[in-house]
Amino acid sequence: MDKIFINGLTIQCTIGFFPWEKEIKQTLVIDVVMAWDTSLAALNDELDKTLDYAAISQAIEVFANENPVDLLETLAERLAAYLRAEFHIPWLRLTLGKPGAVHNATTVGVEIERGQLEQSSSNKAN
Ligand SMILES: Nc1nc2c(c(=O)[nH]1)N=C([C@H](O)[C@@H](O)CO)CN2
Repeated sequence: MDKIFINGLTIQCTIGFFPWEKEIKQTLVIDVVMAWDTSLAALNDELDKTLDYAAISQAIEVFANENPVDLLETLAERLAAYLRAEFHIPWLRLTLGKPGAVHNATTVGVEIERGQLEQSSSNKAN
């Protein structure tokens, strides 16, 4: 299956377990890989036949700001479910990095995969 991706989407939002974290915004760096048949859009050069990475980037930032939670795990799970439902994404891999969380680590975070990856047509049984 083809993939559409967003790498290094950097947003500010309220996230964290500790009380002081609920009073501030922190940086999250988000990567998303989404399964999609890109040939549908390529056939007639049509944006509305593909996943619009600009629209999805904006949707991620809005969702994260409207849904403050304690854990990266919770945001990842809810964001994955929202993106899959809203944009009809069959499978995605979502990585949330919180670079400010551990002072002597470059970044920390979670990565999840949700949905089913279809076999490519060349691998499908006839
Ligand atoms: N696996 C996780 N560990 C921790 C998280 C988290 O979301 N997932 N969060 C925190 C704190 O909010 C931290 O980011 C601030 O020091 C700690 N561990």
